[in-house]
Amino acid sequence: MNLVKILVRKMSQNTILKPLNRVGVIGVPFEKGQKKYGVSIAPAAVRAAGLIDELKEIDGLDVKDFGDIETSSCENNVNVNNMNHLPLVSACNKNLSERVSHVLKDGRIAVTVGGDHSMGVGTVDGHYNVNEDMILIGVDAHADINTNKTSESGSVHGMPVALLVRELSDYWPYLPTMDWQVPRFSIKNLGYIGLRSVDKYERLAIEKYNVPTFTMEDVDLHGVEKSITHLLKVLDPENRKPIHVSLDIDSLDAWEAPSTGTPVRGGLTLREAIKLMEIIHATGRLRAIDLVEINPAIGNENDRKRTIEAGLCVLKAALGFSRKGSPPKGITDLPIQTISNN
Ligand SMILES: NC(=[NH2+])NCCC[C@H](N)C(=O)O
Ligand SMILES: [Mn+2]
Ligand SMILES: [Mn+2]
Repeated sequence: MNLVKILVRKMSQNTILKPLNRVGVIGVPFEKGQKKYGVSIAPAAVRAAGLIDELKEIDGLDVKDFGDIETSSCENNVNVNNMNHLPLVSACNKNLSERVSHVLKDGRIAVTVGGDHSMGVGTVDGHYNVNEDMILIGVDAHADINTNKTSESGSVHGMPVALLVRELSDYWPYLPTMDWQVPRFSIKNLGYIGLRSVDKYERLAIEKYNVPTFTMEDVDLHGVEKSITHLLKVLDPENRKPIHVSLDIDSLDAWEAPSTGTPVRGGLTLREAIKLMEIIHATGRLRAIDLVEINPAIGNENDRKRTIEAGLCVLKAALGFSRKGSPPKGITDLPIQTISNN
């Protein structure tokens, strides 16, 4: 690297990130990273529930909809190395990575609504390509850090983190169709909160690389506020790195968000998840957030509605919705009554 490049890099590392009040929304109607029908209809269902309008109601937020990612609907299951539908997963994520980079380069926070969690590969890849110093916070019941060798399901939604991190690249075989994706993100910039269903090898990976992790046991012990504050401090002691939150709806307790493919009891309450996101919002450094694994085809109408509402509440909290309410624009007093006698 020449001196000018080093200087430019140093300068960009020292710039203090300013809060962004612009967001770009991307939908990912994709479900081949897991086995149940329905996750692919979530972007449409979340939009129909008022996603864009509700975001626009957040004080001062400029919202632009970048539409849905093209996903191929080819039905034959090609299983490559214990990875179901790998070619489809790969193609979808390649498109998604480009779209996320595009939104970020437009000076917006990338808000991606999935879709199953295999799309974390595309969102993080696209974010990393723009902000190499990003940190990743997985808010999830699961660690999603299986390799094809350690996965018992063969579902890629349990593997995105392992595909992304460079420290695990030697544990993968050559993956046809995945040439576009180079695992460059360092596991040192990863942290988790909400975990309570971790597979054996996943635990091994977390311990081997000392990934800062607040399981539900830790959240119970310390509370959500201390947990996320500590996690942010460990990952970024100088408070200067762009934050990517990958929010799996199953981080919430199955009672709060029943319409999801791999629900786990004993999770975050909606209020804890809102608090968590308010704290992340307050950093001013959130640059990308994924909302994944809502499955409107699971459960009854009430379950479906509750799950989508919970997802919207949590997303809005991350993007600046205040439970204090926002004051009417340009008005400083209550409206005066004109007294009329009739
Ligand atoms: N994104 C998710 N909901 N992942 C669930 C993963 C479950 C399990 N650990 C697996 O690898 O298959
Ligand atoms: Mn999960
Ligand atoms: Mn997940």
